[in-house]
Amino acid sequence: MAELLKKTASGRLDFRRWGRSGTAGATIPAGLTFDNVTHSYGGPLSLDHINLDIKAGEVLCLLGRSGCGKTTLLRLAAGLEPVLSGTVSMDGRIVSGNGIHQPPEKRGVGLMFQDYALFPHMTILANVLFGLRDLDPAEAERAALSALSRVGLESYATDYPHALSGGEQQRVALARAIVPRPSVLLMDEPFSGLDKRLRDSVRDETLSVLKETGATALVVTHDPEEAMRMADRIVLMRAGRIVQLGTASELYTEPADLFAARFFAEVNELEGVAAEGRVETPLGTFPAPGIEAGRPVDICIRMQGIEISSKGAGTPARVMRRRFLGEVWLFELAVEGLDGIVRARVRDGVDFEIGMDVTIVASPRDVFVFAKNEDD
Ligand SMILES: Nc1ncnc2c1ncn2[C@@H]1O[C@H](COP(=O)(O)OP(=O)(O)OP(=O)(O)O)[C@@H](O)[C@H]1O
Repeated sequence: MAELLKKTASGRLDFRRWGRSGTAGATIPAGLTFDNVTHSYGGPLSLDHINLDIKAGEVLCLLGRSGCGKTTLLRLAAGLEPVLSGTVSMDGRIVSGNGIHQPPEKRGVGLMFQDYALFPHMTILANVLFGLRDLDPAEAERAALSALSRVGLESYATDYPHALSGGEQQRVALARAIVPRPSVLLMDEPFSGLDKRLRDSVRDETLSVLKETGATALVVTHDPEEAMRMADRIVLMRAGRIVQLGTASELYTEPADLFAARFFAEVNELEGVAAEGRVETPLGTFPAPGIEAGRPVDICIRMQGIEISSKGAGTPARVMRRRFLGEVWLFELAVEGLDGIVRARVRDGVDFEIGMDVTIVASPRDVFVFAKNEDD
């Protein structure tokens, strides 16, 4: 083994030229389609009519609060849960629903979870080999060592998991997940067990490995920044439903509702009533396109969209509190005609002292007006 390890490490087996799919071969990414899918654990619907088309080779993040159905969606894709109604298809072929349930091992999917799930009594190499049982042993070992080499851990092949740090263990888990060349990789909060610094580097490395292998990836996270850093597209979920699907930039610049706007930034929330395509507030008049006159609305203003100045046009306000947060200052401002306070995140805030009278302006691109929805 040591000989093989040396040869492999120096011989630079090309990670991109493996053989057949499921046998450490070249990855053939699969598209994954959820068509009107519902699911229940016996009580209310945990997934409520999900329609989702994931393109082959796409990295898609499932984003949402705890309990919104992200893991359930992943389990349905893996074949670990049956659908209640609707169908799940891979490359246009139904794998769940319509009386069909293809078992997980036949789907060509790889799984990776937050707790690494490495077997503690097996060496790192044996852990990675675990997914390659159909291969000739020598070929499997070469493929496993090549995958370990790709994540920079080939020299740990004979060690046991306890000898590795959390970040290293997660990289082993990544090597194990990709070595059988799955068509679809399903990852459930894969980085949440790591501290922030490690998380960033393991995440970046995982993303480059994903792009290199070309596998379709479905990644669960509750962290919007993580989703924005990784995803080609993001699915924002709430209570078993899809709230919005789009690129990071689409979700940020055009949130579908108050829930979506809140998810990507800290916001100030005001209430008002629409009048002829606009709404008047103590912070100014904002467009409310398509909302009928007289309809109650929620106005949402991102904290970084509030500009403060010591003089000039704007709404008069008084600095009540301020706190230095490193990259920005967080201000709390009292505004005449408004019951609550307005919060602003400002880069150059040192000159605005507590008690000072200032003016504030909300930048239009950070203001969103939504017809009131009882769910919010
Ligand atoms: N095994 C189970 N039995 C019964 N109910 C379950 C089971 N697993 C999940 N649920 C429920 O189904 C819903 C969706 O759960 P799911 O785990 O998919 O959400 P999630 O978004 O992944 O949450 P988290 O981020 O906390 O993992 C929740 O209401 C949850 O309580």
